[in-house]
Amino acid sequence: MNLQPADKLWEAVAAALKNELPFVVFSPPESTRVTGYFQKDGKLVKANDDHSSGFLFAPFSEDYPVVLIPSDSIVHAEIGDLTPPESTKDQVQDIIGEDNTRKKHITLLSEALRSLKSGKLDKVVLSRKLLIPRSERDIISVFKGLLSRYPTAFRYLWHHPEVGTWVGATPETLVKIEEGMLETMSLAGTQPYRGSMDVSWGPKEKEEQAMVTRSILNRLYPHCLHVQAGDTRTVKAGKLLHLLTPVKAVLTSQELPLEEIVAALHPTPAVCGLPRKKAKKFILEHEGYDRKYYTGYLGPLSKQGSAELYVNLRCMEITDEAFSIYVGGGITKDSDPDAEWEETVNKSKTMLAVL
Ligand SMILES: C=C(O[C@@H]1C=C(C(=O)O)C=C[C@H]1O)C(=O)O
Repeated sequence: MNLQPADKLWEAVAAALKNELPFVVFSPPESTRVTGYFQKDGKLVKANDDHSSGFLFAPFSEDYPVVLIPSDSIVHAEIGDLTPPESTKDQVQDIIGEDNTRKKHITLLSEALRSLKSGKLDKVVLSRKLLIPRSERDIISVFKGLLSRYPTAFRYLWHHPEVGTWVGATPETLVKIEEGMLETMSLAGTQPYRGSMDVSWGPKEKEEQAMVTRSILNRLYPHCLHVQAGDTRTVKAGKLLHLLTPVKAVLTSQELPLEEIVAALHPTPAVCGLPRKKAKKFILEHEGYDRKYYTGYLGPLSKQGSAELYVNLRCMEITDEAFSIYVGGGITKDSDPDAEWEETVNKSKTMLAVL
């Protein structure tokens, strides 16, 4: 691997943004390296358009294309230590607490609780979008903020002139496949990090996360052998804690198309709900806004059939006018709407911290 100086990478990103060319730069969890894939033209390449390698970017629902950024030119750079940029978080506190947004979300949660209590749904993940007026903060420094603040997340900056610009620092793996081996995770349950990882979890969080684990295992059985869930543990993502159960399996065939595995898993009950179809219908009919690529998935694919895909969470879309931060949480019949609202406020701080 030919490592370039970090400045070369940032120059390439600035040039691609200026020339309206598609690109993605990303850094896997715990890595101090950033890889950039730069497309030579501005075409919209859809997944399966003759490309078996590149970077996949897929939406939550089917209304948007699954885009592939081919790796026409690749830049790897060592980033090393980055000083977190100053945060202007306090200035946007008012926007988060805005009363009608809160009311609207609480009404949505109460509606969902009726369906959950009547037994029509077991779990549904409901989300919302915060619009923050675009500040002077430029896109590259937003991404640098994510790199330095969230070293354990998969951090990315993605741009396609026909689709948009997204950044994120996601803690959640959708699926990793290498040489016939598969890894995924069940990640759910949230509480703020208050200085200790030694915390207790209530029955609502434990059951909500166990539902996700059971569903993932059931969805893998038809395609895999030796499906195994590891021990459930508490993990830290920014200023939040989650429950995580690692899952491993062996694919029944190395020839198994990636689309089949992805279709089995996406959208997981960590971002959609259970039963899947009913929860998705509830989301599309009631959420009242468009998730676009939030809770979709993204990541690099290689010609050798390996893939490293993450769920698009703790992310935002950047337009000329605004930063749109997307946040959500899992609701079960035992949810308390006020606590669920607070959870989305806490989740929004991951992105607010870099603005
Ligand atoms: C939906 C989000 O996060 C997901 C929902 C969680 C929950 O309900 O506790 C926890 C982690 C993620 O799987 C989000 O960050 O927007």
